[in-house]
Amino acid sequence: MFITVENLKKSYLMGESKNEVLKGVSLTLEKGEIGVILGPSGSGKSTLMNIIGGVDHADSGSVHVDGVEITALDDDALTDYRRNSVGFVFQFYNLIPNLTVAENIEVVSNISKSALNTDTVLEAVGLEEKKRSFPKQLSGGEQQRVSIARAIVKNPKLLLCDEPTGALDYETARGMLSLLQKINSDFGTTILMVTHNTAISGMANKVYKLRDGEIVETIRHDETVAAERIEW
Ligand SMILES: Nc1ncnc2c1ncn2[C@@H]1O[C@H](COP(=O)(O)OP(=O)(O)OP(=O)(O)O)[C@@H](O)[C@H]1O
Repeated sequence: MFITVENLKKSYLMGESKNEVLKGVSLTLEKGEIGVILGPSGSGKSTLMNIIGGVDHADSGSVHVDGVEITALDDDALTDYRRNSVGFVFQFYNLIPNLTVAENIEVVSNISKSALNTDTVLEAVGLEEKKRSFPKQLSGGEQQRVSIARAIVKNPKLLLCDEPTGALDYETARGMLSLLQKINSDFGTTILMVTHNTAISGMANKVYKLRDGEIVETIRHDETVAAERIEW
């Protein structure tokens, strides 16, 4: 199993009271698969992704990724894991405004061990022509594609996407999902995606429904739908 999450718990202190955000979450995902975490706002999706991505710490339980127990790593090993093994795509692109498209990507590839070539990833996301442009000269969809290029240039084993279509219009969002599907098949990257859009679940091998900090249902799809055919 590529990802194994076992009985993960996380609370935040809210003044005197404890807000239990994850109440014992368990899930598994095979290598090269696409998993989608579906859930309403506040159900704990981002918290779960942040712990799997080594950005946040759990209170208890464990996360294994490709045989490594992420929840047992010290800070140096976690930094190494974030740098070399995980790519992050967020709803807000977080591009650096005064760097070109190519430079935004190289900021990441320069610190990664097994980075891909900038032109290879620009071609994969269809932005070869824009490599010398600055973020503000790009559309929202193009900016999101740069953020995907930046996430995959480190050749991550795992791509974590938090509402990757959230800020995009319908057609652009579908293009983005096709691109993620292409990356999954071209590079064999395992993808875990968070969304509240139930239509997206058709493209996933596995769907986890998160409600109020608990997985209430896991659905496996033997056949997945091409992103271009998804409608919402
Ligand atoms: N750093 C934090 N400190 C305190 N509370 C937090 C923190 N991060 C998240 N929370 C709380 O945890 C709960 C779950 O948040 P989370 O962001 O994981 O939900 P989500 O399902 O991703 O929501 P959304 O779809 O709105 O992004 C919320 O009630 C939120 O206020």
